Amino acid sequence: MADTDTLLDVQGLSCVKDGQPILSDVSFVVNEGDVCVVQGKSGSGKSTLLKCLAHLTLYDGDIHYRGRTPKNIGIPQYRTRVLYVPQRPSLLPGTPHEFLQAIGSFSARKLSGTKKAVAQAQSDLEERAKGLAKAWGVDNGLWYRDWSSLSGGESQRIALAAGLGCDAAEVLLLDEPTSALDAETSLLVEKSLTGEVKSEEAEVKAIIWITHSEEQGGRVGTRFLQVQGGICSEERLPDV
Ligand SMILES: Nc1ncnc2c1ncn2[C@@H]1O[C@H](COP(=O)(O)OP(=O)(O)OP(=O)(O)O)[C@@H](O)[C@H]1O
Repeated sequence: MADTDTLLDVQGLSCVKDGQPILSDVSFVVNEGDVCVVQGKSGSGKSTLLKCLAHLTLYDGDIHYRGRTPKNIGIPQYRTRVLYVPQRPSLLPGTPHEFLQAIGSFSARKLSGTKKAVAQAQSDLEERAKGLAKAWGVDNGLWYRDWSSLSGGESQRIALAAGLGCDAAEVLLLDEPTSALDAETSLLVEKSLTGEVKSEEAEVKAIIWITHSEEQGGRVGTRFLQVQGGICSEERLPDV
């Protein structure tokens, strides 16, 4: 039985695409404080695993978030608590600013306060997201350009800042979040993200992080999952 620090409990998860099994009988538990690094060859099913966890693709098996199923929580609400940040946000429509407003109005619907309180919550979200992105070297003007016109690294940092800025996710599902960034910016982003998990005040309590970089995995990870042949196994680190 999962304990109170358990955020996600995944049991017997399987996923088939075009008649081909991609994941078979995957089971693991994610606890508060975990940064689970997911590694594996290209095409092994890492992104598919994250999309299953975010309830963005069909799967068999059971996922519980804090003891409740996504359906029980409500899928849109579940997806804000267990938030998938895509590898290529440039495929989103419109501008990042519009995206932020859409997230903001969705979060605001949960608030029962006055119009003024809702407007304040939205402006707080914008300030936080834009502040984070700025700290990672993103110019404010980029929020008002179409996603499709942004560079890979710009759109990656903006999508991450929007995800963190909405301050609603407890589990972040990051699909190669720094793959388009230079080494220096990558370190800055890594530090902010792992800092969120360590902070008592932050909403984010765990991250599942796909990376192809052994070095990055070693810097950020507290646990290591390997996806291979449809199986997801945990690497046990030797005691030092
Ligand atoms: N919608 C889909 N329809 C058919 N096959 C799919 C679909 N989505 C993914 N696949 C296949 O599932 C397999 C796993 O894909 P996935 O994107 O999860 O791999 P990955 O480990 O994240 O790869 P990479 O490291 O290259 O990003 C691949 O063979 C891919 O072609």
